[in-house]
Amino acid sequence: MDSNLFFKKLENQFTNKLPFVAYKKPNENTLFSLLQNTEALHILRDFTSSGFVLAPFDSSNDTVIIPLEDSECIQSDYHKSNNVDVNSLEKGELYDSNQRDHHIQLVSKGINTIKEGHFEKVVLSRVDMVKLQENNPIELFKRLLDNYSQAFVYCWFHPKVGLWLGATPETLIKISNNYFETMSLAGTLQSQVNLAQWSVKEKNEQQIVTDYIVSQLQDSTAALHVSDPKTVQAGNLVHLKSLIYGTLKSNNLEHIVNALHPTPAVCGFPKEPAKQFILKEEGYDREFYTGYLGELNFKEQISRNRNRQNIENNAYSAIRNVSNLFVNLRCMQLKNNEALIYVGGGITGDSEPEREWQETVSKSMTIKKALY
Ligand SMILES: C=C(O[C@H]1C=CC=C(C(=O)O)[C@@H]1O)C(=O)O
Repeated sequence: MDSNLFFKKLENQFTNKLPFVAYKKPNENTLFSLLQNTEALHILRDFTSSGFVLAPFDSSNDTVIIPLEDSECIQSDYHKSNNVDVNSLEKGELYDSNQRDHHIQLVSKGINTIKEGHFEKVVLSRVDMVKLQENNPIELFKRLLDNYSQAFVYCWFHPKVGLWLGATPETLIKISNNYFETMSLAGTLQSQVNLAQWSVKEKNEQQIVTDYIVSQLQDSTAALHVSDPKTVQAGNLVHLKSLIYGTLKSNNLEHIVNALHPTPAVCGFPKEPAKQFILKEEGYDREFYTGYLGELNFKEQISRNRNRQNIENNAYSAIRNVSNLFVNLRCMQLKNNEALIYVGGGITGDSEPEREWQETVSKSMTIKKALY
């Protein structure tokens, strides 16, 4: 489909207050959208359904699905519009000192609780509010697409839930039949650095995530590999990332997702005490921030080799069951002409509260660039 028509269809869907999601996967050039036919709110009941899911941080709340069977699926080639100069959008920020003090206090409390031995790591976050100058979400979606080609960029709307947009660098899990791929992503610095410049704090913060993912997947995998950590770019920031991949013993998606989510990249370690600390101390509801979202049980056609003799075998292997789930980071919710921007960072015993505050300011800038 022509991209003008693609975006027009999103605009119509939004004007008609019908649910939709539009997205582009990292480093790919195709835009996808599911346009739900009715305004029904579908809750994910089990992981055999097919559709686009949006799950909250707190798994005791509902996961929403836009089911494939109730949606028109459209796609289009994506071409960068080239008229957005990211650097020219850089702006100085003025923060209300209350906001800063509150975050510094929260982080200090996290550090003290770690030092008392209650957990090793906790991810603490806050929400920034910005008055919208551009309040057409489709235009904001285009700006995110233009700026963050390496991210999973999305715009998600449901009249009964709200409107979320984001450009996340983090994969929760990709599964294609029995093959899986995930990542341990943590540690943040401002610009491109080589590995030697990462401090012990950041290396340790990321290692906790790697160890957790490996231990959680051990029983479900037939083969599991971990790459060495590499520095990867995410907008104006860099993170440490290790790929974790291999084959699953069986494709029990629900078990695997529940084993991973929420990882110590967004919650902490050990998971339960860190999660309880977050729910009690952060002082606001994360909702879908640090939840996950993406394609669940999509069927992918494998291109057939026409020269192959064994037609039966070809027919058997022609469809793959694919899920592509991403962690909902660098995201915002649009509400009452305001953008609520969600940002956080991993805290360990070596964290410095002022640096953690600055890290959230930098992360928030990633999204603000699309708003100005
Ligand atoms: C929790 C966030 O980032 C996570 C992902 C990468 C690096 C992180 C960090 O350095 O703290 C966080 O673990 C966020 O962006 O709000």
